[in-house]
Amino acid sequence: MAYRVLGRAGPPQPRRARRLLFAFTLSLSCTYLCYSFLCCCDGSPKLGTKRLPQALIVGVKKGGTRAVLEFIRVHPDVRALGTEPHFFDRNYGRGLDWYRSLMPRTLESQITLEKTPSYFVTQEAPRRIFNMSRDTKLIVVVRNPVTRAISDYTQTLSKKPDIPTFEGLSFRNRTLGLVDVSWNAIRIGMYVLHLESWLQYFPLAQIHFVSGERLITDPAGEMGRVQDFLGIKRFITDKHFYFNKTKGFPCLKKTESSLLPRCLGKSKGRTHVQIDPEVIDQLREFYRPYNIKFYETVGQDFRWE
Ligand SMILES: Nc1ncnc2c1ncn2[C@@H]1O[C@H](COP(=O)(O)OS(=O)(=O)O)[C@@H](OP(=O)(O)O)[C@H]1O
Repeated sequence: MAYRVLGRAGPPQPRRARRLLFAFTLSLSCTYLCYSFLCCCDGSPKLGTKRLPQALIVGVKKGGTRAVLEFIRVHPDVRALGTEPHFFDRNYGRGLDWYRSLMPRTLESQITLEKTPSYFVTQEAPRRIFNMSRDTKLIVVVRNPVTRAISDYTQTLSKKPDIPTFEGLSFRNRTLGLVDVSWNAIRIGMYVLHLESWLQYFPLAQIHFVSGERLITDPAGEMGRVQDFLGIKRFITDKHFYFNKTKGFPCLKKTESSLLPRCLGKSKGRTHVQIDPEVIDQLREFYRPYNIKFYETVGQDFRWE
């Protein structure tokens, strides 16, 4: 009687409680089953197939490769591997099945992409990539080789503070102006030499060059050209970027799928080590003929002074 007055259905019935428990367990199991069929452990959709990449960002180290990868993966028709697999340089022995297993799942209509900047300077990489697929689209982000070398050195110094100075490492004989081309930070910037190995396997039309400088001043413009090259609609536009004054770089705006605005991490956009201006001039002179040959080969003037 008291229960009726209070508007309750009555004391809990054992049968009703059992039914409730059953319904609850059933709904939990269904959620679990749906989740494990449709989602990966990180919650991302499990739809589609793991495929070998159809496009690669092959270089160059410190050119702006992370920015291109993070920007292009905003596109709904692109799925990218977040880490650098180093397959075509360090891990080739593990085989293509291992490489494929690292890739994100994609639908038929989506492009699989990865970036490993050291591929550009790896002698065997063009042949190995060609053997995977002669249709692979290649993206190279290039930047003034002098600034690139300083960026590279700044990164190494942040990990190994005891290394010799940039000025010391750059020359075999500074008085004679003999640049040490065996030092990786210098060698990577001799773009045209590396490009020649790629051109033995891939036509120029299959290689897209992104200007690392324009990527900072006009990210939407550069990404527009990347989307055209990949043959996907121009989804990434000005609307996706804002200039973050604190970072000093363009960052991604918040969107429906990414609720926070996103800048690249602290290791991108470091303050560079101060270098003797005379050494900078010497390196500019050193790179000039390589740059000119590079512009002629790719048919673009990057205006590196
Ligand atoms: N939007 C945005 N935000 C931050 N940084 C940007 C951006 N666009 C280009 N860059 C430039 O990218 C440089 C790092 O290049 P990478 O990503 O190729 O480096 S790495 O090879 O993967 O280590 C990094 O070099 P440093 O400035 O020398 O750190 C940046 O100048």
